[in-house]
Amino acid sequence: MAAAVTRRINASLHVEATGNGAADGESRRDSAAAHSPAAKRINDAKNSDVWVAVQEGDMPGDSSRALLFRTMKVKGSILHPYRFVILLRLIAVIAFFIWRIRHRNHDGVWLWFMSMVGDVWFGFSWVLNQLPKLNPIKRVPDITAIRDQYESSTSGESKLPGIDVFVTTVDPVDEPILYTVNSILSIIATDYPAEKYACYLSDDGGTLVHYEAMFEVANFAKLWVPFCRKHCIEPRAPENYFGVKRQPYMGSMQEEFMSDHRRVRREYEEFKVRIDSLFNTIYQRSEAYNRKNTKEDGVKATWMADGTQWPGTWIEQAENHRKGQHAGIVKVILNHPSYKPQLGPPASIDNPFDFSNVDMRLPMLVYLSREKRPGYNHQKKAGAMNVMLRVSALLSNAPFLINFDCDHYINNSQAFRAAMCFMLDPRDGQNTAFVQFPQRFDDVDPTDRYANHNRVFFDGTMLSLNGLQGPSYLGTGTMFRRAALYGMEPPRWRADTIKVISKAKEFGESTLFINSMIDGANQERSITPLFLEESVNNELSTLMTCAYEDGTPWGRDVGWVYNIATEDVVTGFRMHRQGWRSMYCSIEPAAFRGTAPINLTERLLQILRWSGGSLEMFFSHSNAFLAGPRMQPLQRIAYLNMSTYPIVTIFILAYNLFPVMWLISEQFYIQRPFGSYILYLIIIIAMIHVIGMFEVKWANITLLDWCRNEQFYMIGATGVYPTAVLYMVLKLITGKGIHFRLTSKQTEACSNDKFADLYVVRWVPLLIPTIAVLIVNVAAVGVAIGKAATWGLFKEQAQHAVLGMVFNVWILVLLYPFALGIMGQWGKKPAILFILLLMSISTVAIMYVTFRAIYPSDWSEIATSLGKQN
Ligand SMILES: O=c1ccn([C@@H]2O[C@H](COP(=O)(O)OP(=O)(O)O[C@H]3O[C@H](CO)[C@@H](O)[C@H](O)[C@H]3O)[C@@H](O)[C@H]2O)c(=O)[nH]1
Ligand SMILES: [Mn+2]
Repeated sequence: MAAAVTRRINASLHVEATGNGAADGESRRDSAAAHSPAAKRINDAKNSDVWVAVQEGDMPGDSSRALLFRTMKVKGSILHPYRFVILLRLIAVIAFFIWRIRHRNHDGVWLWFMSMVGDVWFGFSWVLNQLPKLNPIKRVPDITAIRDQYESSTSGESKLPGIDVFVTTVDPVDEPILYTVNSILSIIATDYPAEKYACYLSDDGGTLVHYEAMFEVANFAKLWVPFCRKHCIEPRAPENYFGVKRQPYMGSMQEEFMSDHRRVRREYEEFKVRIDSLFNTIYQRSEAYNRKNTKEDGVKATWMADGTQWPGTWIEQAENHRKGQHAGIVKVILNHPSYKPQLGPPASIDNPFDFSNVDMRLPMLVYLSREKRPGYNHQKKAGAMNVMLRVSALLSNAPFLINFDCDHYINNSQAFRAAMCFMLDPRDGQNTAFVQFPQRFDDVDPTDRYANHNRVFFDGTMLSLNGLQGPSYLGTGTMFRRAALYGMEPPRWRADTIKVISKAKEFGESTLFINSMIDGANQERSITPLFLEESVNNELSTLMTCAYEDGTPWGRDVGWVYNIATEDVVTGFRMHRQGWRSMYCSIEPAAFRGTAPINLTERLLQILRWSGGSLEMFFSHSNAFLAGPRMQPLQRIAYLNMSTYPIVTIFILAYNLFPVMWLISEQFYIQRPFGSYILYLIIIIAMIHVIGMFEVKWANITLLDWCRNEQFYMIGATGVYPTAVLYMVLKLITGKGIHFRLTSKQTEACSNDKFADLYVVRWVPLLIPTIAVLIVNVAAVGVAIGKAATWGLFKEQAQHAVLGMVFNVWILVLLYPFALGIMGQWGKKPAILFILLLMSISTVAIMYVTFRAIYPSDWSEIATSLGKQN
């Protein structure tokens, strides 16, 4: 009843949502209205010049159940020319190779041959990249349909299945605790029946601060959650909600909203102060206890509020209480709520809030920190996820689960329902292992200098995969089917009964866990709260030990995959090779939002980990060639591309550094006739850009997004990918893996300059190759100008130099964000960069001219003779 009342009130509201103040317009859109038919029509109209609905006839399966999503494809007038240009380019590339073979260089065969290998690889990797993009598909979840089918508007009763929500964190400082509590609050307050989901926080640091922060969260949630429900607040992460300047309210309770808003805001400020002072509170409390209980060995424990010692890591690290060495901890902070809605109290003298029409229940909230022991490889996030998978099986055992990094929050509280539209759809729902949402980011600088938004990937590449077997798993914002994580086969490929029991031993020694598995695989189920007895507690501890997985397939065939820098892509890959499919779910306003590194070095280190992980994938049991017959051919190609793309760097780097040769001599030619060669290249490269423009159109991204992507590709390809390749070679030789550190979150976010991190230079060797490329190409431009001046523009030599210069300039344009980045604070004034650039170019040009005047030919002849010897 209460839920129904709340929903009706909600429907009459009209709340202007979010908007982070940044240039990102999407989140500023009206949230409550976004789901209304009117809004849908507007969205459809906006998209109809690109996307058209696919006519969906009778689908196999239960015909009494409504379809829960619509499928859209790119309109023929865009799709056909797009495919045609791709075909044209394929022909052009082949013609180019034939031409090159016919015009082999005779004076520098080695150079010709090497560049030929490079060009063949460019062509090949382009095919790998392009083929999977031929059929992009968009799927639009129908929230109204799922409500109609699974929720009763009169009784408020819901048949929606259960969801376990996983959040991972490690360090309360590196990953600011404010992000984590906001993430948890947005989850607890999301619009999904409270008795149908549970929230788990995995704290790999085992710090008391996180544990106590969860108590503060549980307390503040008692106010925050009913407030969100009553007024349909979006987004439900308080920091982001209050961060917006303007909040016009169109509901019928204007006055009440204003006063509630004001009060909640004040409470939130106090809540933040308490969170901030937790470090201090705990420190002082522990000092006080330690004074009372001084031990001879002088070990200082960290104490909990109830006067017992914290089992996790201590402020002053001690035996069994340090990072990487402590017991497993699991604490239920909020217990599973009752099945019936509970209305709140009306306003009174000591309670200013009228919650008499609002369901006050909160979902289950659990804190856990797995056991850590020296000598064990804890497998980072993947290890933490697997422990959560087992622990949650005993505590709530929902058939679905969704995972978030601690810096991501729910921005659209219909997101869970949207994901369910795919999981429960009568067509292929049963065979869907996971639903991936795009990653969207706050706090990125307005021009997105380092392509943090990654729109080409999230809106282009992912929609393409969606038309095949489905998007790859991207690490956060992903709804999973529990059965798929247990390594079970999709229904399409398995006998009716799930045979887990026969393999019991494979999943470890816990009978309780194994008994829970069949139940957890049943998609109709809600969650089963378990009465916490002593025996269950013991079992939970067992499930969290380091030794539990010894000799089992955990980390390979079960759960998240181990021994790789990027656990995400391979975990999704394992499901796809089993024949599962996945779905991409992009909704407005964005389902989830998170933070991204805007510092150049951090960003480069992040893509170093991704590209290193990709190569590791290629050289592991997760190689796409080994995937077996259930993987779709084009999906396999996409995975092949995903795991080999960094290799191209060898050739890109070689080409980018090639102008060094020209400094020594004019006689080095990759290909003759040089003029035609350059022309061919220009055509082939231009065609990539034409294809790119089609992709900009159907992916509905901006030109800036696309340019940034091009630029950052070149920045990555000159510095990061070579490093990744080097690491991989070393790993293959020495057998030692790559150590990647946590991506540092933006801690300067609170300082005066919101984008301060953008202007901080952290010098690392990773920057060197790109700097070298910059210098070489600036010099090459200078030399080209010098040549033109020396020889006169109409001499062949000078013309060649100028033609070659086109590429040098192009590379400089691509590396422009990098150049700004290494200038640090000076990067705020790009004019300085241009002055520097002009000065260096003219210096080189003048040097060349003078040098020529003094030594007209010697150098060049020496170099030529060297070239001929080879
Ligand atoms: O020992 C560890 C290390 C990390 N994490 C968590 O893992 C998440 C991701 O780590 P982060 O350093 O933030 O990586 P990003 O580069 O920001 O993350 C992207 O790339 C990762 C590797 O591909 C994916 O796992 C992430 O989901 C994806 O968002 C964070 O929540 C961490 O708290 C742990 O729980 N335990
Ligand atoms: Mn992250």
